[in-house]
Amino acid sequence: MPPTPRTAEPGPVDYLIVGGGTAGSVIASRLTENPGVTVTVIEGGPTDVGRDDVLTLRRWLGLLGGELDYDYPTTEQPRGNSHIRHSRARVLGGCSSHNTLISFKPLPGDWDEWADAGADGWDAAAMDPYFARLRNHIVPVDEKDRNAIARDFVDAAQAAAGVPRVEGFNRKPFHEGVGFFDLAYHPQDNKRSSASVAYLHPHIEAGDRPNLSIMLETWAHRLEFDGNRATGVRVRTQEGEELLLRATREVIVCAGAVDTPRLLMHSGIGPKRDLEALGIPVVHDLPGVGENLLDHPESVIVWETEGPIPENSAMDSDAGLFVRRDPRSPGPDLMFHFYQIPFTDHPERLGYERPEHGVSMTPNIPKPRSRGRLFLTSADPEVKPALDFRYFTDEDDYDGRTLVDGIKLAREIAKTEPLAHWLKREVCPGPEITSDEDISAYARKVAHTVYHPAGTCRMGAADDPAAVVDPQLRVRGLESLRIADASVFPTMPAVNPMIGVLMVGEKCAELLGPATGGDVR
Ligand SMILES: Cc1cc2nc3c(=O)[nH]c(=O)nc-3n(C[C@H](O)[C@H](O)[C@H](O)COP(=O)(O)OP(=O)(O)OC[C@H]3O[C@@H](n4cnc5c(N)ncnc54)[C@H](O)[C@@H]3O)c2cc1C
Repeated sequence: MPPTPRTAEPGPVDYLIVGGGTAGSVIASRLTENPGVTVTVIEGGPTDVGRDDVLTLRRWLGLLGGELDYDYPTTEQPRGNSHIRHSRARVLGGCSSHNTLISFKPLPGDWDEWADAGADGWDAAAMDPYFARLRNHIVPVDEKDRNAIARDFVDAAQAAAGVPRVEGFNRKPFHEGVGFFDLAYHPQDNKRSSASVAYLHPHIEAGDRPNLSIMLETWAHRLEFDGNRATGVRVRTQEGEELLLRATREVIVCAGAVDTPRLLMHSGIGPKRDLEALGIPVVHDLPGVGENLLDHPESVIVWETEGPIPENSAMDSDAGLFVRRDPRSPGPDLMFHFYQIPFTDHPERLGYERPEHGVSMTPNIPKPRSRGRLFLTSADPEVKPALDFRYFTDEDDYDGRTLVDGIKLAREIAKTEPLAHWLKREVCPGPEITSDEDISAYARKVAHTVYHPAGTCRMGAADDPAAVVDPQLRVRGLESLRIADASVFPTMPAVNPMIGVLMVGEKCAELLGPATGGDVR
């Protein structure tokens, strides 16, 4: 259907925010604390207000692959699993509206690594205060949600891995430990404390932000420039209307690690040669756009349990383990989630069966060394970009070896009481897979993602030609255009990244000017 032309475009606002997701919700909320500042959020998905399927944390798995998921495939992964689908939420709150809300303040070494990569002002000491500002309700998994088998996993892992038990992972930095996670949720009704719930709902409900408008089901497909200056965003509404929205101050792109570089490239910002090859007019040659694609890859080991396990849980993966194999590492170098469900989606393709009752451990690589690349295959903005993570391609096979170590340690934990008596048999990879070579082949074939893509518009020093944004989050070589989301991560934090993204949002709002009162620059 051809788009319906509009006679009157909406008037300009101070700030346009593309993406009402994890970082976008924070920035929209903070900027509009100043009643003199006008903001429009352009969000591709619908609202999460009143949607129990979204707001109930434990229903997260049911959202993946459905109508609220952009669902990105990967390219062929010769050393990994080519069947991974990358879920990215299409709903207000972004991925914080369908994720598991495990909440880790990035470790000091994670931030310091960013500063070393040229992100001046993003070291641990400078970043720490932003954690205290977060509005999300972050609490340890509630006692009533602590499943008996997860408690026994914690005890067994403590004994088998020789690591301390941690109660409150955010209380102080750690190198290793096992325990129940901190989650951004409300235990009394299992309701999410996502970015939208914490930062936008109070104002949507109170109607106290006339200066904030949120356009839902509206897709930004091109940034508009006047010379080098970003002046607006071309969008398509749910009704198929094509609109040009204008910003008098800045455009802030918060569309996430997949859709931010995608939007930039469709707007002519990216590697010149690639854009020209697709016939996209080049606005600004920026070779780093889409490079440095990071993720936390994981594998899985599954056991059948002696029978059904108790029902109670916050979201079926409430506890985890961090190990530091290399004492020189500034933080953990192997991590596990413990799942109270048999997680056999990928193993089933290899012929393994899903047991009726079972549990899983998913060892992952906190500091993966393989780096991938995101690129366009068409000038048509509707066509999904290609995600080539180049999983397990690092020179020394550090990533592959980490998963082998993880599977072996998982087996030791499974042999240890009080967990051992729950487990009837190892379903996959199965006891006959024992050599490092065979474990590695299995671990990589069934590899999955912890769903943490990042780094595709990485931050770096202002004079770093491979960086996309400078330490003020400004797109290099352009004016009035910033990026704030997981794409700016120069390197991957050792822990789950959502809190890091929220802190990027808080810092971006501060960079734009005093959040309350006074003039915004
Ligand atoms: C299943 C799953 C589980 C996870 N679990 C955890 C966890 O437990 N703990 C943790 O720390 N991390 C977790 N993560 C990762 C974490 O959720 C993400 O890293 C983080 O939320 C990303 O935030 P963002 O702001 O970069 O992007 P998003 O939150 O994805 O926000 C992007 C927003 O932009 C919108 N958008 C995109 N393109 C356009 C466009 N062109 N026009 C208009 N709107 C657009 C999207 O609809 C979306 O709302 C998980 C992720 C997934 C998918």
